[in-house]
Amino acid sequence: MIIQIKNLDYIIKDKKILNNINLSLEGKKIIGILGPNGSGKTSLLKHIYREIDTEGKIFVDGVDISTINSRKFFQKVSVLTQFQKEMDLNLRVEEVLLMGRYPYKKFFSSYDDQDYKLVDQAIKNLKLKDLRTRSVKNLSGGEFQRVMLAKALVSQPQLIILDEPTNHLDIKYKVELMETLKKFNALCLISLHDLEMAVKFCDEIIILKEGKLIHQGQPKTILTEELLLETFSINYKILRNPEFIIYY
Ligand SMILES: Nc1ncnc2c1ncn2[C@@H]1O[C@H](COP(=O)(O)OP(=O)(O)OP(=O)(O)O)[C@@H](O)[C@H]1O
Repeated sequence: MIIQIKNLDYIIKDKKILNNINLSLEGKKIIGILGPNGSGKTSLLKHIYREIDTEGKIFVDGVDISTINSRKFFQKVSVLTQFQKEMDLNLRVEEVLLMGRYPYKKFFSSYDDQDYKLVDQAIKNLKLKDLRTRSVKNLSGGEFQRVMLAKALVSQPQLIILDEPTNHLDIKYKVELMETLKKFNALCLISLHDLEMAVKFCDEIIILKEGKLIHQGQPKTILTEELLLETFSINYKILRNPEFIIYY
């Protein structure tokens, strides 16, 4: 899958939230979107998953995404945000996972063996066996986030978009989430605040600052001490050591 973004602006009340974004993303890899609070990460992702109108600005495999019918679009694209509508549903985890098959279903058609098999696989991969029959309403933030990732996997998308997915997760599940994405055969576009996670797991990163795309490339090349100062206003040293995640 190739995503192309051409001259994308997003202006609200005379403020340029996104400023002439041009971007090409392709392959089956993890691409991190980084930048300070308010730099436009969520706004950019919302355009890509069509929450915000994008006519003539974003193309998937050469096709303007605003022209793709909704079912077809969400067969290709799964989205995991911080505020999911599923949070309020009084449904069991396994029922929510089956919802991941909606884009493939015609009205009133029932689930088939393949749908149930994909749910079983996702439950196994994300270690959700103990949660399977629990109501999603009563899950902790981290448990809910893992269920939402499993639902995204059940959809078998070519592109998975995740907006700060590790927020509620403890360190073990943060790492597991990123490792699950690594194994997942898709293009993953993920907004992150955690620079160490980005370096460890992203194949490529994009840096936004005040709505502008200022860097794109491999994390180890881009995340320099100058960039930390220039973009995040922190005067930190970078120590290269592949082993540690937390360092005091
Ligand atoms: N609907 C809106 N109305 C007004 N301002 C908005 C709207 N949506 C976004 N903004 C503003 O646009 C800027 C970018 O917001 P966005 O949520 O895209 O940034 P972000 O990089 O995801 O931030 P964070 O890291 O804090 O989540 C912010 O200043 C935000 O207040």
